[in-house]
Amino acid sequence: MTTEKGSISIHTENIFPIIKKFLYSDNEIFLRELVSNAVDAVQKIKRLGSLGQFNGEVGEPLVEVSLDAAAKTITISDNGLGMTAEEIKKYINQVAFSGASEFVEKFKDAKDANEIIGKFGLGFYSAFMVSDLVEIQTLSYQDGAEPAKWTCDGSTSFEISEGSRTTRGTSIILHVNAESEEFLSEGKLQEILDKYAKFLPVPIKFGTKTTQEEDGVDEEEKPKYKSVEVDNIVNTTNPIWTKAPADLSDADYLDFYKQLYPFGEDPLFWIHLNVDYPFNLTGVLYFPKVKDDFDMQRNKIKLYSRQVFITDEVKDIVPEFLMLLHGVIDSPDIPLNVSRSFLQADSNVKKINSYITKKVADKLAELFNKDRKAYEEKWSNIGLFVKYGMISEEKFYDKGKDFALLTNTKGENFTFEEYKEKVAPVQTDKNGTVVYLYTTDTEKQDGFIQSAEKKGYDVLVMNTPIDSHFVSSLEQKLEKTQLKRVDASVANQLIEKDEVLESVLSEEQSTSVKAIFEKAIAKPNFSVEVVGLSPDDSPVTVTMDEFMRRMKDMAKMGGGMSFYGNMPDSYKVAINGNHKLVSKILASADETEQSKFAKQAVDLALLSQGMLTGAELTAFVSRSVELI
Ligand SMILES: Nc1ncnc2c1ncn2[C@@H]1O[C@H](COP(=O)(O)OP(=O)(O)OP(=O)(O)O)[C@@H](O)[C@H]1O
Repeated sequence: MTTEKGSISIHTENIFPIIKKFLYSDNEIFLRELVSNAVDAVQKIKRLGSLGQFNGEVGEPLVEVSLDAAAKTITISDNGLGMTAEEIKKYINQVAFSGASEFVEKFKDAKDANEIIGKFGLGFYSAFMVSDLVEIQTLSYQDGAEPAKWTCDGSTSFEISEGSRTTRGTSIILHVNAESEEFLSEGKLQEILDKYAKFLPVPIKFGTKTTQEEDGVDEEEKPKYKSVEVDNIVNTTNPIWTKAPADLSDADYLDFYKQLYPFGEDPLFWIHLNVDYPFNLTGVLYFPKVKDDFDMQRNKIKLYSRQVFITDEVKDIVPEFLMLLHGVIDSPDIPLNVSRSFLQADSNVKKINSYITKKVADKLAELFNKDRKAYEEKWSNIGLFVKYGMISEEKFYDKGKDFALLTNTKGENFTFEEYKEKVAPVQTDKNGTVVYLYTTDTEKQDGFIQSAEKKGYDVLVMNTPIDSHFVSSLEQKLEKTQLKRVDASVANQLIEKDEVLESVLSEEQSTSVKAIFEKAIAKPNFSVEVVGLSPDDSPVTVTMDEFMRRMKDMAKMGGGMSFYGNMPDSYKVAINGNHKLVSKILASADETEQSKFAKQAVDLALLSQGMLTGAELTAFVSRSVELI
């Protein structure tokens, strides 16, 4: 074979500077690209063998990555189908795109190497991100093929000559450039292989490792061990998502979870995904124990394409609320290498999205129907996630309404339907609206909860970070239902009934009581009202309007309600006209005493709700001492 020199056919000066310079940030993917090419080559020879188009020995498939730090080379070798010199010219030299100048223009600002590499079939060329010189040594499986060698220094010129390979397959030898010497480290390469190659379908060898092997028995008949040097195979070639669920046990799923997240707590349950029409997708999604801090738990799903790790940013492929799940999705049909906006518009991605949503909902429904008790035990961990899903995805709400649970202060769980049935008889107001009461803090709102329960009302616990949104969405979805925080008004007024307890005070008396309290409180954001409650209810109750408070809570969560977030807090002060303290205040002739008692009663109400602090608390304490 004669040495041939030529020019790589792209019609612009040089694309390599672009690949090198603009894509520097994730240049570690060169290894992913070259190892996947090697895996492809091995799989192709196997296929040719099984199709009878290759009659030689296929042998044990193997891809080997090796490092020669002294020579500053990294070599990726395979025993795949190899290439003839002609094939090198065809597959390597003719870079697979036509409009090179358009390419340069378009991608000079590219930030994502994936984008550029996938789109133009440039996988092999990613080698130049880290190399001064790239060498191919290859021998094709074809009868009479001669070994070929190709070298290129990153300019557009290459050289093909006779190669030195004596066995079938290909070696790619990278002469690592000065800026990329970080890759000349065993630790670094192992790390990259762990990230991208962990589940590739062909064994990937990277050096050797020492393990212990049984070596007969000692005098006491105990097994003896010796150290042996074995191949360091970095991957598991058939991870569980490639197997049939019927062939897997719970232990297999849990083991795999540990492999993915060595420090994670065991997941609650999982779903095995397996579709082949209208798109191809396999995977296993795990439900973790969701902690309140859910930002920490996002981006845990790993996306693969034919077992090659692509990314753990699955934002557009997995519905937003499912970002809390963990696990693996593998799909050759997801366009991995294109831009975000394209991904969002892609119809396969949309279908994948709704498929996953449906699968997750079905799994939850199944768990709920199969073993309600076990499901309820898991509720504290999955509730947050189910609520999040119901708020953000209409379709998920429709399914979720049958298995979402409402939990009351006694720790009892109800489905939406069960709950309505439970409370409707007692908690329907005079307009026929069922009022659900809830607390966001059983400690702080204890007084209100007790008063409500005394009236025979039930109180739900809504104390997770997304509950303020969940409450609003429930109110929109459930017919003729209103949700009220238990401290939104005094117990008697939480649910408006026809029968109103009248205040024993005359209108004139009410007006003067109101004036006394207004003067005593002297705050513009407290509005005073005299109401007729039972004589054993508190003399004074301070409440915050339900609507206002909820809007403020949502503003805190960042729900675009900042207008409300900036409003000053406003409170309602309900004076129980039927309480004897109120009659006592009215009866007093001394204005200072009236004001002192009124102040004291209001402060007690604030105190019971943890709202009395600072100077006001100090003033209250000295006033109390004085009164004793
Ligand atoms: N190790 C190898 N053994 C045999 N052929 C190879 C090997 N590496 C590359 N090739 C050939 O070179 C071609 C070009 O490789 P390259 O990685 O640039 O693009 P691709 O694999 O076709 O697409 P992409 O990597 O972008 O998915 C391959 O399609 C294959 O025919």
